[in-house]
Amino acid sequence: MSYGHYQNSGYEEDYFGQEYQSVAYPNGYDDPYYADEIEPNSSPSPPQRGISGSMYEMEEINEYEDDNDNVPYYEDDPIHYQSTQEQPQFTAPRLPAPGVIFSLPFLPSERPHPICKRGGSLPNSHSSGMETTFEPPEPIPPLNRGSNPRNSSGIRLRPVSELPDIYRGVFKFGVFNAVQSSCFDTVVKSDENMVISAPTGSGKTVLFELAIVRMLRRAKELGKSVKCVYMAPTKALCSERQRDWSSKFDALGIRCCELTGDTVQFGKGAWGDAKNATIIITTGEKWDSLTRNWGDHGQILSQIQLFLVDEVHILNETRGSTLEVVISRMKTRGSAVRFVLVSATVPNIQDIAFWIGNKRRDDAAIVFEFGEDFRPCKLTRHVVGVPRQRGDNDFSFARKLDFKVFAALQAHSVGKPILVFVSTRKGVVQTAEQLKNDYAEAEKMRQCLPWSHPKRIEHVFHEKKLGELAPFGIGFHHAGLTIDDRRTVEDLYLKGILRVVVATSTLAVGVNLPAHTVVIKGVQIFQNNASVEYSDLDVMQMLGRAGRPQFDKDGIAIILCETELESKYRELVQGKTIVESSLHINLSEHINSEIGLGTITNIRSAKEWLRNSFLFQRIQKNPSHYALRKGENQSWEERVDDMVMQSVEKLRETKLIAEARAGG
Ligand SMILES: Nc1ncnc2c1ncn2[C@@H]1O[C@H](COP(=O)(O)OP(=O)(O)OP(=O)(O)O)[C@@H](O)[C@H]1O
Repeated sequence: MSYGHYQNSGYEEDYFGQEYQSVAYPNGYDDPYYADEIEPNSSPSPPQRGISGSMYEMEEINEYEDDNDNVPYYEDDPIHYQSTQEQPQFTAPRLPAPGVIFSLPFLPSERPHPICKRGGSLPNSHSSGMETTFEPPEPIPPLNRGSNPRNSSGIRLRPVSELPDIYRGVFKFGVFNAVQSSCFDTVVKSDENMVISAPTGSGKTVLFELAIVRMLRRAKELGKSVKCVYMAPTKALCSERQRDWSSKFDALGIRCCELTGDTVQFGKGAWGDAKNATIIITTGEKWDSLTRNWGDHGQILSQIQLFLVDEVHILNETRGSTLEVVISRMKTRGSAVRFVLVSATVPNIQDIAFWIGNKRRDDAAIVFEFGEDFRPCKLTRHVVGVPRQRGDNDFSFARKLDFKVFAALQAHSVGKPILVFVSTRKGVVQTAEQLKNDYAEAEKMRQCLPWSHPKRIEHVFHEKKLGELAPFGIGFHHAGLTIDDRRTVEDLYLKGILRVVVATSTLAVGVNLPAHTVVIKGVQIFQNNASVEYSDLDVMQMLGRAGRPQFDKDGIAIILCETELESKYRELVQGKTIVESSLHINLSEHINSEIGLGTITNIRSAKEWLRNSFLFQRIQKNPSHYALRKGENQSWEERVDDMVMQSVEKLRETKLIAEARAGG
């Protein structure tokens, strides 16, 4: 969940260095950030998209690969198509034979709204008309009679002692916070599907832990063997969860296993580990590849009772389609799986709830939305638009932005630790040097300075430029520096000697350096030989470094970008970016893969599969986003049926599938 919050165990006292202990690396290795850099991803295949004669398996992004080299990997996975006479049926010889034809009940197009609890505090102003409420399920005792404490919004805070003794050790505090207390009864006392959106740092991981506690209790009562899957978008988050939950749940005899591209070689050992574990920690891409052989692992998969999805808002991104199909697969093929999904603040969390649904009630999942008031560290956000002229290429525009950083810090920063994110190593050094020049100039002109000179710095750097910048309180950090230099920069920053570190975005996930002010200098990165924008997740990860709950009540986030992108980033930082589906981008490939898996066995089940997708939820609300039109008398169901037929036709034409007659 968190992007590697600073580990309390390794860090004591004030940021500016009364007492200081060494950096605890979030991945649990001695120094994974660097280890990952030198270990190339084993997959030799280049990324490929579109239908080109084979089906590809997308590998999860390795966020520790060198700067901007986050390339998804694919693996050949040919697939065929056969069918029956009455009802053409799809089969896939290379993948597990379908065996069972699944037929989901048709979902009515009009379903009731998800249930929202009513409650004390601030529903988001943009919450699309739905009131977010946190209704305490039990009568509230008066405040001053020794009852549970309440927070300032009047939410009754639930003590950990409400849980059975054996589970209390999982929680290292005495009282659940407002977010957790609001969800407490639903998560611990029911098996409802839940979708929760709350700001960064509001304690969402604990909700997953409470859901696990619920599952363990029920399993104990029923004497059943159960499993839970936790899914996060990055390997770093998985490693962090593995480390944290292993230490918390080991005492209960509950084993965790981490299944990601870092821990599993395809086809080797993954299921052996999963068999012996109760909590499986994985990424969407890895779970997608592992569950394509569903039939071979049916026994283990049937034990999954709980499916936890972190950062579900990444549905928005290109790789979100994998997340979408994996969740749909678990809904369709899993038996009685409970879903608990958490998200950053997004305006249309209800659409996700409709999609997840609640089989028990044929209804939507329960929604909890928590607004900015629930953010432990208030965040002031600034988006600064800079005009990009026609003649500006990426390089010249990046230089243009360099000249704006110091002024932005003069205007907004408050003398507390600053991180500046830049997309390339070269850019990192240039920005740092420009900051030094601007600082020196401002000093000469007796202007206000956003930070003061550090005291003497006695460290010697391998990289000469670091030595030149350090007296100005400026450092930089990227994968091209020696390990010694990187460690020194981290140490000096944590001690408050370096006031500003300019770094590549890998620092946002790799090494846990908290800041008060975070600047994202430019939103374009170079990836797969093209200039693209950071993913929303990348931006949120970088901004997630702003505000240090241990030391501060607030933080500052500044994004410098092209003027025409200003409103987009304003919406993003305010949690107003609507989550759309990305399934349409590679719909045919996903249909192909579900045919191989046996989830889709004929045209009818293909149509049902798509009508049960998040894409179907969004197409109806925002057809222009998907460049879709429908006929006046056509229903949306009929329109998406057309999409299915087009995809199937495409697969047929490219001979990726073939029709088979019954028994053939
Ligand atoms: N009830 C609580 N009392 C005290 N500390 C808590 C409580 N709940 C969570 N925390 C601490 O707050 C910090 C943030 O929690 P957590 O990482 O779960 O937040 P989050 O909402 O997942 O953040 P992110 O959006 O960054 O993933 C952690 O250090 C966690 O240990």
